Amino acid sequence: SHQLMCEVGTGNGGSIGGISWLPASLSKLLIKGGTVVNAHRQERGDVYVEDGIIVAVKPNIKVGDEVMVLDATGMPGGIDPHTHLDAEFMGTVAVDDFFSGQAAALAGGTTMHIDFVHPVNGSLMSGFEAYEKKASKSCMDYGFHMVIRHWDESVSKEMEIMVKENGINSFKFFMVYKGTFMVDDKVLLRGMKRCKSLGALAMVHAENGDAVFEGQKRMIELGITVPEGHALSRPPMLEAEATMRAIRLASFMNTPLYVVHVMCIDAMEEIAKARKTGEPVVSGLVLDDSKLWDPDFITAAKQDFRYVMSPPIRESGHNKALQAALSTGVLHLVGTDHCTFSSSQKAFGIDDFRKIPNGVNGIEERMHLVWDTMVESSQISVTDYVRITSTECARIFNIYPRKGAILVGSDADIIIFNELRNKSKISSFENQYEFFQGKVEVTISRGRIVWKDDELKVAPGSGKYIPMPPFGFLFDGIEKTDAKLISSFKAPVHRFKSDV
Ligand SMILES: NC(=O)NCCC(=O)O
Ligand SMILES: [Zn+2]
Ligand SMILES: [Zn+2]
Repeated sequence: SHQLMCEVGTGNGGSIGGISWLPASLSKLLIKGGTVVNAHRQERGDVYVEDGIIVAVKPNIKVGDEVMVLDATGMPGGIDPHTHLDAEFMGTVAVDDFFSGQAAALAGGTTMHIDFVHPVNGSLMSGFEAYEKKASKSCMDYGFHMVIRHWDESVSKEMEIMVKENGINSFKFFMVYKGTFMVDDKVLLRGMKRCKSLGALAMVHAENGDAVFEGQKRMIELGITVPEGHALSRPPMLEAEATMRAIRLASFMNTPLYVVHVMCIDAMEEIAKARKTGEPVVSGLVLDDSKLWDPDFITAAKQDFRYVMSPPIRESGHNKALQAALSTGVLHLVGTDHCTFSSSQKAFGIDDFRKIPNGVNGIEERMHLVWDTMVESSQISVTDYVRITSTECARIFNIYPRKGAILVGSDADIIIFNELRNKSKISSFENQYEFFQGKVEVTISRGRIVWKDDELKVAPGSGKYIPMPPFGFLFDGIEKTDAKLISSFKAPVHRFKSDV
């Protein structure tokens, strides 16, 4: 497991969860002698950082003795668009909070994540405030998406407040989890319409919730209560149906759409046809369900629960197809859906797969897994690696080039990339990868070296909330297509009653 730096601090030092900490100091920093890798190109050059901001990117930068110098190639730190830290879900709370999850992320080369705020008692503002509190121990930069669970006037008004005053530019709709998070098409349509007027991106978890509910009943009636029932109850066709429906509804409203955790070929093909934004997650890209069907009962029983997420991890073949879609630009950026539970939490579903808290890990492993799966296999270039792990996320959520790039003026979120630690929690990727082929040697978060020599120096409270402004690039051209649509509605005057 990675070592948390446990120096007893002076000044602002302190202790959290029994761990004492010392803040990493802000310093002047020069990354020298290597290549700077951005999504738009690689170039020879040095990167000079002051007060957390990149102030120069060019060859042969000269600095004084007071400046710390690292010899290496830098690339932008990863941005994970999809995490659930400290999330209340399925009657329990995910084990990684904003401190432990982010510490793991930094050790794995991710320097920002976007988490999902749930309303509290129907109020978006109360939900936002609750998440501000959860995130107050952050040691890494973060942003928020907001979940919409019901519709009324106050939700509509609060959406505006969230966008205009609270830095939220994306709203997520669950088309599944009947009885808790699920919304129907009516709510989805109203939500999409409101998103469009505010310049906010509509996001969907696309599975047909009513059909999943029927599928689960069918499994229980057949006496299938084991974790395999989870996958059998919600086959790819249900993910594809909801993906197709959400895409068509978004096209009908003429507003952009972002489909989270695309897990199967069938759903990916709907996205390919529609040119909407699709996010695969590392579990879907690298895992398959074969462990679920292991004839060795002991192995299977050990593995099953940690593979349970929604939509399910599919049979072998879907993963390779999702990789191919990512390499050709059909899918756009990689998330994790990091939502971790302990073995004892997973065991809530020992007699009934419906009670297994859904979720897998990945926030620490994502950068390494994507490197091995996509770059080492020669499916994508290093610049594309930066694009799908960082830059595209920053662009979509409208925080580029502050994040997602090594450019003058950008936040100094940089990794020096050159084997897996953190086994404190159960991992969905154990046995899958014994060794990583690349390694994040150093992570720099807004100019602070937070990960180096396998040591993590993190300070709770040092992470910053990154507000995300509306009307990102996905909204470009929407007005024009709206006008074209309206002009195509030729008034059917000859059919007015008075004419007859
Ligand atoms: N995906 C999952 O199984 N758990 C996290 C919540 C969600 O994204 O649906
Ligand atoms: Zn989901
Ligand atoms: Zn999720």
